[in-house]
Amino acid sequence: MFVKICGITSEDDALLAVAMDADAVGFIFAPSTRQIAPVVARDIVKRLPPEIITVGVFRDEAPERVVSIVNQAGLRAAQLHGGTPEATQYVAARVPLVIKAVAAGSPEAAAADEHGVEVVHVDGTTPGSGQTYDWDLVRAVPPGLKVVLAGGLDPGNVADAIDRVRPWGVDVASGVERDGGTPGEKDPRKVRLFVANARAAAARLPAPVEPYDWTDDTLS
Ligand SMILES: O=C(O)c1ccccc1NCC(=O)[C@H](O)[C@H](O)COP(=O)(O)O
Repeated sequence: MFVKICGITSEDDALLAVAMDADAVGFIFAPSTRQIAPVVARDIVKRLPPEIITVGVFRDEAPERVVSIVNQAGLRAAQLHGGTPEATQYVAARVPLVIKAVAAGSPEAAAADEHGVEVVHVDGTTPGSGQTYDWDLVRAVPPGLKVVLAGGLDPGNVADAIDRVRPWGVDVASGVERDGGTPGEKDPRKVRLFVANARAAAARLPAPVEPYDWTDDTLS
């Protein structure tokens, strides 16, 4: 289970996410209360272990600028909200990992495979708002794509979400923030519980059924 803690605004919060066993951290370059400057993200990224997947989050951004910021900040991945399939492919040819973000239930979600990338982030209509939605809408994403479920997840509902949707990964911003904190500031207890609950739920899922190998039939 891929677990991403998004909207990182400080080195302390990035190191907290790493210490709590997250796989990825997200830096928001799109307009947001959690927006971070590329130079600040770069200084944080330098202090993270190389195995952590550092993701830049963009919305309707020119693909050339996405690539430039990813390189400037030393990131490993770009999460693209908005943009055409051609823009996604431009970035995918230049950045190691591209995550295409779509709104659950939208025409874009149903056509997510047109972007030619493997990983699709399925969010609510207002990313970063902490609002959940009908998880059944995720079924409209074309089969074969790795779904990262996002939008209104928190330590209390992430296990249920994983049981019901069986995503490849989960993503959270608002649900692990400190009540009354500065924008984006994470709550260590919420981050710990979110990651632990996600990992425990994933471990409870039944293993996928292996197709029967008819070429190795010892009964014949
Ligand atoms: O978080 C934002 O402010 C944001 C703004 C613009 C584009 C994307 C944004 N966030 C992207 C994320 O990956 C969030 O983690 C995701 O939307 C879930 O957010 P939340 O519902 O707050 O957990």
